[in-house]
Amino acid sequence: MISAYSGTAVRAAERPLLDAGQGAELMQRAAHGLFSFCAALLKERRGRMYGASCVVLAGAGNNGADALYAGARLLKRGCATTAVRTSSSAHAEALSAFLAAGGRVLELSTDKTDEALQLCRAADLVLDGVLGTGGKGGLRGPAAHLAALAPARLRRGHAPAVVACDLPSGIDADTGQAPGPYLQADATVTFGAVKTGLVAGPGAEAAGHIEVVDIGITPYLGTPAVNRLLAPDIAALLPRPAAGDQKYSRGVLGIAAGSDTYPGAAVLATGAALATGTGMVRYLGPEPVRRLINQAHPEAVCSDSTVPLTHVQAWVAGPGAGTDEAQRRRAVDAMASGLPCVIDADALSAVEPGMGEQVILTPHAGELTALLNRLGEDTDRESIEADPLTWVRKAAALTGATVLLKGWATLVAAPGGPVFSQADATPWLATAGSGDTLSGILGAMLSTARKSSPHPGCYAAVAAAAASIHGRAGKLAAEQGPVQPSLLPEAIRRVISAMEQWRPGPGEAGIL
Ligand SMILES: NC(=O)C1=CN([C@@H]2O[C@H](COP(=O)(O)OP(=O)(O)OC[C@H]3O[C@@H](n4cnc5c(N)ncnc54)[C@H](OP(=O)(O)O)[C@@H]3O)[C@@H](O)[C@H]2O)[C@@H](O)CC1
Ligand SMILES: [K+]
Repeated sequence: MISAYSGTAVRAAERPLLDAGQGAELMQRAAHGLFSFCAALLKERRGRMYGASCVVLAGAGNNGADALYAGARLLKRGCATTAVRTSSSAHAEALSAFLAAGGRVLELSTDKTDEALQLCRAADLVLDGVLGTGGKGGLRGPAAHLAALAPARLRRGHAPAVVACDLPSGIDADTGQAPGPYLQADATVTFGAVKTGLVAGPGAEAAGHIEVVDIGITPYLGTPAVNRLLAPDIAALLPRPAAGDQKYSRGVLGIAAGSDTYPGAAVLATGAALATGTGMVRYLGPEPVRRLINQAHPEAVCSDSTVPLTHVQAWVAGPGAGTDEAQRRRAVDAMASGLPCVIDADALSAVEPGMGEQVILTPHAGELTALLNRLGEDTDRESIEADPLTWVRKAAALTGATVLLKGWATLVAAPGGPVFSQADATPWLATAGSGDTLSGILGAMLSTARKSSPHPGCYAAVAAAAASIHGRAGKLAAEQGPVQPSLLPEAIRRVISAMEQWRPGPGEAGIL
């Protein structure tokens, strides 16, 4: 599992070591880690480091110093390196080390932006050391101008690798917000711990690949603000049938989805649930939808029964339900049942405060906006997309439910914490019907989860694992071309099968 901490928390964790006079040592560890990553990247891209050309964008603070020290090391390995100084002040020792190693310097001003961008465009590597955890309120001045022009100038044709030093400049280290232009990175080498700004909001996309350099502050870090599940964590959350299990002991999933208007959503959710693995799917809904489901999935048991009369271990309600009154009733009853339930799409309009964390809401930003507005919060879609971490936490607190907010990085918040961030998906999954398949995966996992002693946050962990499986299946399917949700079940089965290699052995603890 990856644990992320706010920039503020990481700065607090550095404090005891800075007070003990170890600041310079920490910086050298950071610079060495940054250099090592860049060296490996240059060797991979060009076969060797010697003769590479590099640009260091260097701001006034310690972030610029890290980048300058790494630049000095690159110079010593034969890389022609220029520092573009984005501020008139600089870390004196780092700048001296850079100059002593033979580095060139360009002072950035608005009329030098073109020259700086040309340098960057011709380089193999651009190291972004403009701002780190000390940045406040986004980029300013010439650096902001350069960042605003960079996407059009640096990301077409031959593009340099952009490596962010600690975090992409212009991104808020605590929230992932981008108050203005920011520098998109291919990779971020971050020091001490992953910052929450690298796993939420625009920052999650801006960071690219994340590499953590241990600088010795781990003992001083407290509880992580955000977690990211990795394959072994997900494998530990995937129940596997045991000898002696039968369909009822494995767990049954009830699905109240689809309507005369939108029958397909129910077929997609059912197909994804069956591919994830559950003892049985009991589908409740109108006759034309039942017929479609049984054509596609003969193993599903269909009826027009009610929630209280249907014996299951978990529910999915809402996908494609439209304005169907019976489906709305089923969603309300599922939420009141005390069983784990996934509430998606149209059923979100039935959510009220006081839900309980076993209720998992799965909105996208537009649906979350409608839900929050209905519950009295003054917000809009842009605000939620700009700062999803804040809003997903707020939604969980307001409703008492676990909230999974879909996005480039999907965030899952349990009321009172923890929060998970999964960025395993592909943009190809942004297509109608994709969310229905996520509901099915999550519903199946909830129906078969071993529920001996649910503890706070366990539903959020399962939801995060489901989001990851969905994303990985989407990536796999995208290898064959555009993703078609009705064909996703095959990819889901393959992802779940591949998870077996990560399953913890007997006696090894999973994350729950
Ligand atoms: N501490 C440690 O032990 C270690 C720290 N490490 C590294 O230090 C980084 C943090 O360094 P830092 O604190 O110097 O902050 P940093 O992000 O470089 O920027 C501060 C400078 O930028 C300025 N500035 C602020 N906002 C701005 C804006 N919007 N636009 C433009 N300028 C702005 C600000 O000026 P001010 O606003 O204060 O006048 C100040 O001059 C951290 O991310 C990591 O890389 C590692 O070496 C490991 C050990
Ligand atoms: K940076």
